[in-house]
Amino acid sequence: MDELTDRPGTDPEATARLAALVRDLAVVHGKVVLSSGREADYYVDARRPTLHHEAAPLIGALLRELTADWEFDAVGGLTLGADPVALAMLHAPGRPLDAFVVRKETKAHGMQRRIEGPDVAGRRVLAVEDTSTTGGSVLQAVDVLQEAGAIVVGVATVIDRDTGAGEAVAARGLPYRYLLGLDDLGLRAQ
Ligand SMILES: O=P(O)(O)OC[C@H]1O[C@H](OP(=O)(O)OP(=O)(O)O)[C@H](O)[C@@H]1O
Ligand SMILES: O=C(O)c1cc(=O)[nH]c(=O)[nH]1
Repeated sequence: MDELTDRPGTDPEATARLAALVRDLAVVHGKVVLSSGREADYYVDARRPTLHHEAAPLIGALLRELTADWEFDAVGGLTLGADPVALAMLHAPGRPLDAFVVRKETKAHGMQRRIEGPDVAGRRVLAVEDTSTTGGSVLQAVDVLQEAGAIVVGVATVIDRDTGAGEAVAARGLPYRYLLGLDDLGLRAQ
């Protein structure tokens, strides 16, 4: 993604601090089954940093920087991983941003919504994720958002495992950016 000339820079010190926190808090070595059913030799327990008192504000501020040239006024993704990421962006300093939650299934009672929060129809929105492996989860959110009439301007994820998510998002015609990759986390070639 660094080859993209229109990608705004993120603060290097804040990025390095976030990478250190993610390495300490979230990287677990050992055989694990992932959301997609794939097996892997490590897991990034992304909810640890996205719900952490120091890491979460860094994530919010850095994702705002990373997407500063994209025009949107609401942010969210597929629950549960995307939720604290969207809220971190909402609470970070800067222009007003709403957040929304895409449910995995439509709620059966009450307002019977699939997307919770402010209406997204006709709005430009950013789809976010905590960790992307195949990109399947965030693309599920993109499908739901587009069906609801939202204009998805791009996908941003905190941690990219370099296992196809960027390609899958690009195949849907959307730009994809991430804050931390395998090199940042010392996970390359594992
Ligand atoms: O790119 P993908 O292959 O879709 O994998 C990444 C997804 O997997 C994890 O969620 P999980 O499915 O474990 O559910 P949760 O958010 O409800 O914990 C993670 O939070 C991402 O949403
Ligand atoms: O693919 C996944 O399910 C996944 C991988 C990972 O490293 N972290 C995570 O939260 N989910």
